[in-house]
Amino acid sequence: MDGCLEVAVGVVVNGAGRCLLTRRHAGKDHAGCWEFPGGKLEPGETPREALLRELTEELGIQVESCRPLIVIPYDYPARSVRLHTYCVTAYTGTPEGREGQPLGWFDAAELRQLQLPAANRGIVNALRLPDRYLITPEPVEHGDDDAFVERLSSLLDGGYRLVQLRAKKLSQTSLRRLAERVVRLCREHEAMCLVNGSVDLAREVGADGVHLSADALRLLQEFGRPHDLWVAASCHDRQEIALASALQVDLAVCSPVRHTGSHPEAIPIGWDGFAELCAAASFPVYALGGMTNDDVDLAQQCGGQGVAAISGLWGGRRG
Ligand SMILES: Nc1nc2c([nH]c(=O)n2[C@@H]2O[C@H](COP(=O)(O)OP(=O)(O)OP(=O)(O)O)[C@@H](O)[C@H]2O)c(=O)[nH]1
Ligand SMILES: [Mg+2]
Repeated sequence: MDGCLEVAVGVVVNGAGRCLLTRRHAGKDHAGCWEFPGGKLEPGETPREALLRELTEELGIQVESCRPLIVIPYDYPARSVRLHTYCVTAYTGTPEGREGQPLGWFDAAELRQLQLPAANRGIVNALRLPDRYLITPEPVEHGDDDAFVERLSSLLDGGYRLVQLRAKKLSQTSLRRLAERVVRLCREHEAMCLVNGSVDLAREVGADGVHLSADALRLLQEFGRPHDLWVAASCHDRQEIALASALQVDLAVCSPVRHTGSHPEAIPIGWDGFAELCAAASFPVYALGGMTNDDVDLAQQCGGQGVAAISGLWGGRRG
């Protein structure tokens, strides 16, 4: 491929929803770090074949089925790696440290606290994030906030777990009032809530994070990303993906995949363009622009986490 070390890694989850990690031995790179079991592809091997072999060698289990989760390209100072990550959905045998490595089972919250190799951040985020990213339509100043909140509430009842409040035209006072309601509602539904544009507002209203335009991302270059919030970014090309990677954002949307009424002048990147951007990203990526529930599978086949949409999700049913 391109001088990159190709690596297959597996996420094995037990009945209690805990992920299996192993601890790297002293003397290896990232010594002492916890990692997902796996290893380097041998010549001629596909990532899936390498996964099956490595999990047998390292854990003594036989993988019966797995699905691709995310591919992470990452440049460490000493070498570049590409982690082909799979969720193991069925296996036989009982995992044990065949190479003497300690094993541990960790839940999603613990995973974020552990010392993992830097490339693994994208895997942990992909495990945590859902396949749909609901973006709100622009609320109307002096409009019917109750109707807006009710619509969001019924969508959350229908299963959405990631919401962006996207309100670019409201006055500060109206925005803050609405954001407080939206954050509270999301919390009641155990959904993650990001607010568009303002790190300060996200902090003030207790949102989980902030969603930033490509221009806002460029402004962050000087100071780096906030570490107390999730950071999502809007990207349109390789340069913006590279910037988002350098800033270690948690997730991104790439657009427009199809023509969209909200940006009629923008030229679609199509599914091929989307797949290229996913391949370059070290974090989960959602397809945006003309997306509906029916596009989730296709977005995932392209290497994406799923789809993001305003009208296609806000107006529609969960498929
Ligand atoms: N297995 C594994 N490797 C990872 C993870 N994250 C990560 O950056 N890597 C990097 O991927 C590279 C290859 O992994 P590896 O050392 O497990 O490969 P291997 O089992 O074939 O090696 P070995 O035979 O030398 O033990 C290493 O540079 C490692 O640091 C991870 O979660 N699991
Ligand atoms: Mg290994």
